[in-house]
Amino acid sequence: MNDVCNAPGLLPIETAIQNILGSITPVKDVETITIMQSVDRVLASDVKSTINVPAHNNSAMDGYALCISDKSLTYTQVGSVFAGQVFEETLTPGQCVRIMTGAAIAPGANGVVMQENASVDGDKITFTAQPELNENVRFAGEDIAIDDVILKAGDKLKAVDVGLLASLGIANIDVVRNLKIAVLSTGDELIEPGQPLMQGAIFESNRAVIISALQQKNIDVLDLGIIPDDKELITNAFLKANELADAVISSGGVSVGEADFTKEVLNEIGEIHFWKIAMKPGKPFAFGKLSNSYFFGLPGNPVSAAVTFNQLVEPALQKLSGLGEVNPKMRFNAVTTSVIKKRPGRADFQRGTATINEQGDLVVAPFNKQGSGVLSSLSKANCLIVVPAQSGNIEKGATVSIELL
Ligand SMILES: Nc1nc2c(c(=O)[nH]1)N[C@H]1C(S)=C(S)[C@@H](COP(=O)(O)OP(=O)(O)OC[C@H]3O[C@@H](n4cnc5c(N)ncnc54)[C@H](O)[C@@H]3O)O[C@H]1N2
Ligand code: MOO
Repeated sequence: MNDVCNAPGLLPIETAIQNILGSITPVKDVETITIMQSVDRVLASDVKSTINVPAHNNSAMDGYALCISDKSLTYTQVGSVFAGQVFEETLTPGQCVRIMTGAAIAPGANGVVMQENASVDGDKITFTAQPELNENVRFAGEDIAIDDVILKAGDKLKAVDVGLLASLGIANIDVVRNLKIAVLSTGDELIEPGQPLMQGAIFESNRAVIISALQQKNIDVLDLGIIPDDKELITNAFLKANELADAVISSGGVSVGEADFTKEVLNEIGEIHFWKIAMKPGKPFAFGKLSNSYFFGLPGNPVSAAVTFNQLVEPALQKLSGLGEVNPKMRFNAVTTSVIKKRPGRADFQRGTATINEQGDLVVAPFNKQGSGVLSSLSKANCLIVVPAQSGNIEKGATVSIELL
C-alpha cells in the first residue's frame, strides 16, 4: 500500500481508491435464502436456466392460430385454445383455431392473426390480409434457452432479476452473506441527540449518516456509539469492532490534533495508513487492516465524513460484499449557473442542485456555503460537482461534471 504520510504533496483520490480496492479481499461466505428475500443481495454463483422461456411456442395476440393456405383468405375454425390448454390435433392448410394470448400454438399452425383483422361467420373466419409466416408467434426459448447463464456470481439482484429467477421456477438462491460493519465516533465534545447540549459540545451526527447509509445497503450494523477520548476505552472499542465486524468505520481524529488517541491505538493494533488526499472536503483519511477487519477512518467534519464515505468507503464496501464489478460513479455534464470558487490543489466535491432548464439542458447551481461543517448544504444538494484538482475558479456557463446523489 502506498503511504504518503510523510511525502510532499497530496495523494490523488484515484490512487487512494486504487490502493483501497487493491487491498480488499471480498467476503466469500455463502447463505441460501428464498428469492423473495434476495433483492439487492449479491449472487454467490452463476444461475443457469433449466427450462426454455417461453416453454412452448405461443401466441402474442388474442385471435386465430392458422396453418397458412395461399388459396383463400377464409379459413375453417376447428377448435379453441386458451392459455394453459394444449390443442392436440394438427392443423392442415386452411384450418385455424381460436387462440388467446400466451396459449400454446396448435401443432401445424404457422401464424397468428389478431381478432381485429378477422370477421366471423359460423366456423368460417375471413382475414383482411394474407397472414405472414410466423406472424405473432413467440418461439420456445426465444427469451432464455436451457443452460443459458442468466445471472452471474457477483451480480447484485434487482427487483426484475428476482422476477427472472421466479420465471425460471427458482425458489431459493445462494448469495454472499451480508456484511457486518462496526461504526463508532470518537470525541469528548460529542453528545447523543436527545441529551442536553452542554457548553462547547455538539450533537453527534456522523454516525447517523453512516449507519443510515449502511442500513440502505443490506448491511448489518454494529453501533458502538460515541467513545470518549480515553485510550483504554478506544482500545477496547476497536478490539471489539475488529472481532465482530468485516470492517470498522470511525469518524474524527484522523487529522493532526493533539487530544487524539485514535491514531496511537490504531497503530498499536493494526496497520493503518493516514493519508492526506487531494480532495476537498475530506483531506485527512485513514485506511488499513486490523487483524480481522478493514478500517476506515473518516475525517470528523460532517460534510467531509459524508463525502469520503460516498467516494472512498462505498466502492470499498461494494468490493468487500462480493460485487463482481465496482464501477466508478456515473458522471454527467452540466452547465454551471454561477461561478464556482476553487483553489488549485485538491479535487473539489462541491454541493449543488442539478435541474433541467427550459431549454432541456442539465444545469447545476452550486451553493454559496461550501464549508466542511455545513451539513445542511449536503442535505439540500442533489448532486456533487466534481472539479479536478488542478482547476482554479470556474466561470458561470462553463460545463462541469456532476455526480447525482
Ligand atoms: N493543522 C491542521 N488542521 C487541520 C487539518 C490539517 O491538515 N492541518 N485538516 C483539516 C481538515 S481538512 C479536516 S476535514 C479536519 C478533520 O479532522 P479530524 O478528522 O481529526 O476531526 P476532528 O478534529 O475530530 O473533528 C473535526 C470537526 O468535526 C466535528 N466532529 C467530529 N466528529 C463528529 C461527529 N461524529 N459528528 C459531528 N461532528 C463531528 C468536530 O467537533 C470538529 O468540529 O481537520 C482539519 N484540521
Ligand atoms: O477536508 Mo477537510 O474535509 O477540508 O474540512
